[in-house]
Amino acid sequence: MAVSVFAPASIGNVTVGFDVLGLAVQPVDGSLLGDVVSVEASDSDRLDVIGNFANKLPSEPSDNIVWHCLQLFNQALAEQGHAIQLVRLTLDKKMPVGSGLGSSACSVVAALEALNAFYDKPFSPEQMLAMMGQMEAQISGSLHYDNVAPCYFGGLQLMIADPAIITRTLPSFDDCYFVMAYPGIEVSTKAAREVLPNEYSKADAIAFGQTLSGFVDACYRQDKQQAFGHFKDVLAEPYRESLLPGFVEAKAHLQSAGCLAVGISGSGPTLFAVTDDKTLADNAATWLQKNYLSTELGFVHVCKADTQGARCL
Ligand SMILES: Nc1ncnc2c1ncn2[C@@H]1O[C@H](COP(=O)(O)OP(=O)(O)O)[C@@H](O)[C@H]1O
Ligand SMILES: N[C@@H](CCOP(=O)(O)O)C(=O)O
Repeated sequence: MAVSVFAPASIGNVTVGFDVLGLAVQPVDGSLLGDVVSVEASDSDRLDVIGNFANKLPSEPSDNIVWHCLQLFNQALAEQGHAIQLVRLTLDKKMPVGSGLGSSACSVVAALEALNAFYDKPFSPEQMLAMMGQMEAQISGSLHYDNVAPCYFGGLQLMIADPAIITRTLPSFDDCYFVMAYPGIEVSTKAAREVLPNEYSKADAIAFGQTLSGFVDACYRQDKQQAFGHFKDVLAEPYRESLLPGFVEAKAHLQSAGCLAVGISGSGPTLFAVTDDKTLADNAATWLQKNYLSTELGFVHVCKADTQGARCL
C-alpha cells in the first residue's frame, strides 16, 4: 500500500534568527503549500516527479534530492540490520525551487518521513532530523536546520547548540497572519549565502544576540509588541536586499500600512509580512499581488503558523 506524506513550507531565519529560527506555515484557505512524497513497493527502485514545479528540477532523477534521501535511508536501514525493499517514490513538486520557502526541505522531509512511515518507523524523530539536516546541507552547501526542523515538527523552532537536541519548539503567535509573497524568480540559497560577510562587527554580534533573545522572551510572554517592535536582521537582510527587486519598497509600504513586521523568508526572494488583523492581511496580499510579483509563476498566500509539520495524507 502507498504511503503519502505532505511537508509544509517554512520561513527560515524569521528575520531575527539567522540559521537558528524557523516557522512552518499553512495557507488559511486550506490549500497545500508544500511537497508530497508517496512510497510504494515496486520491483525496482525508481523516482517519478510530477506537479507544477516538476520541470524546475534536474531532469535526471538521480540528481533529485529525494533520490539521495532514499540512498541515505537505505544505508541507515542496512546499518541497523533491516531488510531493504525496492520502492517507487513519487514526488509531487508543488513548491517553487530557490524560493525562500524551504522548497528543498519540503522534499527532504516528505521523502524521509514517507520512507520511515513505509517501514513502520524504524527511526526516532532525533535520528530522522539528523538525516534531514544532512540532506539539506548537501543541497545548500551548509548545515542549517531552520527549514527542515519546522517543516518536520511544525510550529516555531529554535535551534539549540546541543547536537542531541538540535531544536526546541517555541510558543508561536497563533493569532498572527503571515502573508507570503513569492515573486516568481529564483534565488539560490547557496548564492545568497555567498554574499554574506565572513566576519561581523562586535556591534552586530551584540545586536543579533539582543534581538533574538528579546524575541524568544516575547514568544514565551506572547508579547507581540516586543517580538515585532525590534524585528531587525543585521546578519543577512542588509546584504541580500539587493538580490530581491522591489523588496525595500514593498517593506516600506507594508510597514506604513500597519503590518507588525516585514522580512525576507529564508534567503528570498519570498517576502513575508506579519499582522494580527485579517483585513490588513488581505489588503497586504492584494497589494503584493499587484506590486511584488514579477513573473506568472509568482503567488501570494495568507498563512498562519502550521503547528502539525509533516503528516501522512
Ligand atoms: N526535490 C528537490 N526540491 C528542491 N530542489 C531540488 C530538489 N532536487 C534537487 N534540487 C536542486 O537543489 C537546489 C535547491 O536550491 P535552493 O536554493 O536550496 O532551494 P530552496 O531555497 O527553495 O530550498 C536547486 O539547484 C534544485 O535544482
Ligand atoms: N538560514 C538559511 C535559510 C534558507 O532558506 P531557503 O528557504 O531560502 O532555502 C539562509 O538564510 O541561508
